[in-house]
Amino acid sequence: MSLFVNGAHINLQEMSFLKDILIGSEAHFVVLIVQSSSIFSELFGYTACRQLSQMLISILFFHVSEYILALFIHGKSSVTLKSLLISKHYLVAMVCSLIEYLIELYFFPGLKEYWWISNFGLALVVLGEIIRKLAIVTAGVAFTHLIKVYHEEKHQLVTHGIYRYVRHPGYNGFFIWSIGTQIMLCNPISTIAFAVVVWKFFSGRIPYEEFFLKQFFGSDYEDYMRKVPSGIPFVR
Ligand SMILES: C[S@@+](CC[C@H](N)C(=O)[O-])C[C@H]1O[C@@H](n2cnc3c(N)ncnc32)[C@H](O)[C@@H]1O
Repeated sequence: MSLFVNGAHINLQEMSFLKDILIGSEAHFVVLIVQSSSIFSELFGYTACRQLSQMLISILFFHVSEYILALFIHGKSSVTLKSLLISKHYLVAMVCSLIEYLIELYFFPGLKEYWWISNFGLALVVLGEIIRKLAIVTAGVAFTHLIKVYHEEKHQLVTHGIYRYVRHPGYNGFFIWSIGTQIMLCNPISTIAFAVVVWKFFSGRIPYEEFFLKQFFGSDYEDYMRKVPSGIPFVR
């Protein structure tokens, strides 16, 4: 273990030498700082710095772009900070995944070195992001963050573009994106937990949303349902 201090590399053996030439509490203080910064630089080496910054950029990009698109599509008066889509449950999930990452990084650092897994996760993050944003742009005003329970004149059934392949590309994109973030961090527990929790959430939300869509668009929506899959595994 070595550390770059004031232009010089210092390793742990040299640290005890440093302790000898310094006096009393001053020596302990300096060695403590050197040791903890050494542990820090060891912990947050290239792997962690790259994976954590990819995670931060993915999260920032996802939420800021959701907000900006909502502003463009629905106008300033109908957009609140809720359009950032940051809920209490979501924050708890993200903090838990970060805790898992740090614990594994400390105890099983080798687990984070599977770059082909991490890069596959990054590819899923990008793919999920593209699918979701295509859905938002294609559906336009029909894509509201809150499920509509009353039919409005301007609300037309969307079955073109990405909606030709899946009925819920917005949810499909988020599903892929969220699991992708955890694969990117090489977090085995959170990968499974995110898949289960997000799947459960959408498997309840889709029938609720479609109950109203069937009321709004009748047989047109039922035909559409028959022909096009939901986009969430095992949800018809
Ligand atoms: C958060 S958006 C999600 C849209 C869609 N479930 C998706 O994943 O792309 C929810 C709103 O989209 C509307 N919606 C969902 N599918 C639609 C479609 N095919 N055409 C028009 N509106 C739709 C619903 O009425 C609801 O108010």
